[in-house]
Amino acid sequence: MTIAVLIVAAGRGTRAGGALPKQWRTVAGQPVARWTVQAFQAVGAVTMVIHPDDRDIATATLAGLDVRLVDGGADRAGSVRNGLEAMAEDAPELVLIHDCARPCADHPLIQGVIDALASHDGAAAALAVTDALWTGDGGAVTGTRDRTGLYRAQTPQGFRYDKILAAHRAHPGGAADDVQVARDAGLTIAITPGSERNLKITGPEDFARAAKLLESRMDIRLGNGFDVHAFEAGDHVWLCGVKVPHTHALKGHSDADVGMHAVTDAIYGALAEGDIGRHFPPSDPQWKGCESHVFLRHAVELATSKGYVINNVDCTLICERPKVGPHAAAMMARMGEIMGLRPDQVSVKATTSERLGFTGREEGIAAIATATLVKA
Ligand SMILES: Nc1ccn([C@@H]2O[C@H](COP(=O)(O)OP(=O)(O)OP(=O)(O)O)[C@@H](O)[C@H]2O)c(=O)n1
Ligand SMILES: C[C@](O)(CO)[C@H](O)COP(=O)(O)O
Repeated sequence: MTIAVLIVAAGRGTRAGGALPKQWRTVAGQPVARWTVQAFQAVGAVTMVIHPDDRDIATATLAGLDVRLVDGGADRAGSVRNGLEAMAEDAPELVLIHDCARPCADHPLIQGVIDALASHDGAAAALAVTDALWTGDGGAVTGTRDRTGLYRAQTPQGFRYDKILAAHRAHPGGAADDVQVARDAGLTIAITPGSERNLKITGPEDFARAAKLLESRMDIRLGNGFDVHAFEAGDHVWLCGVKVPHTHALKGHSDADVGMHAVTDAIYGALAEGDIGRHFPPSDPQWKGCESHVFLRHAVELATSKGYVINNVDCTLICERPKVGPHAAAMMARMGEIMGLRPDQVSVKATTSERLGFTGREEGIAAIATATLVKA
């Protein structure tokens, strides 16, 4: 089943107030929109509908994340329709539609919707109403309502893509959400477990609530990696994805990129997933001469598939020569590109070992690295 994700972020957030629409404001250390995308990036390709005026801020906010941006519409339904139309050329089988303003969506909530789509045309998260319901006027209670069978609708709301696209195309407008659009087209929608944590940031007070939820659930993992490669005859070395001219080459089964290997092992370590040798055995001839970005990308994909995002990596190269400083910016840029991280999330630096030991005698290069991963 191909699943795509449509995140609606074209609203103005007028009720939330503030200088910026709520989806671009920072909560628990990063913009709301980044939290929301990270919660879904393991599910499938992400399309986000944005207000046309927000293209620059959206691009900057989402740097390093794989998100396609599409212009939204005048209301939520119009935005969803634009997003669905934009997916038509490479149509998925299923689509999950989610409010960008709900950054605390978690894995069980999302999986519940996906599982229900195995047997329904649509499925959406909701919570049964548990409080008594009143009507009121002028600050006084005027009556009570039966809460039996009432639910508070949330997102994600998931559908067979072709059916929800057809339903939106046929809809006259004015729907509260995509479940209403789908039901008006005759689709049956399963209710899946919603979560009190899955709040929609609506008013100014919701930012503090969302921050508390995001901070309290943080599952932070730290991994370390260490690698050594010896010199052999040659005229360049590969370090953190950059070809550096040198009087020797590094010897190895792959391209011997000692820095990239250390970072890759740090990510595997944070996931308790062994090391490069476990995933790419040196005894297997298919990895001979392999470019090390293959290993690093695998580690990043493994992290993503387990619901983690990489928060930062830090790598120290230990050698007398070549001098790393002139190449450090290019190394950080290349590593960031491979991992989908912003430049300020990647650090590459170097030290000598004061001419002591094997690195001091210029017999090879060593690298140590750390990586922090956060559960999205
Ligand atoms: N024309 C619109 C209106 C809303 N949304 C999105 O729909 C979600 C839920 O809407 P809501 O919370 O009402 O957001 P806003 O419309 O931004 O808020 P407000 O009504 O306070 O302006 C939000 O992620 C919002 O960005 C959208 O994509 N396009
Ligand atoms: C779709 C929705 O999140 C369901 O609760 C909600 O209807 C969207 O927000 P709005 O405030 O109604 O625009």
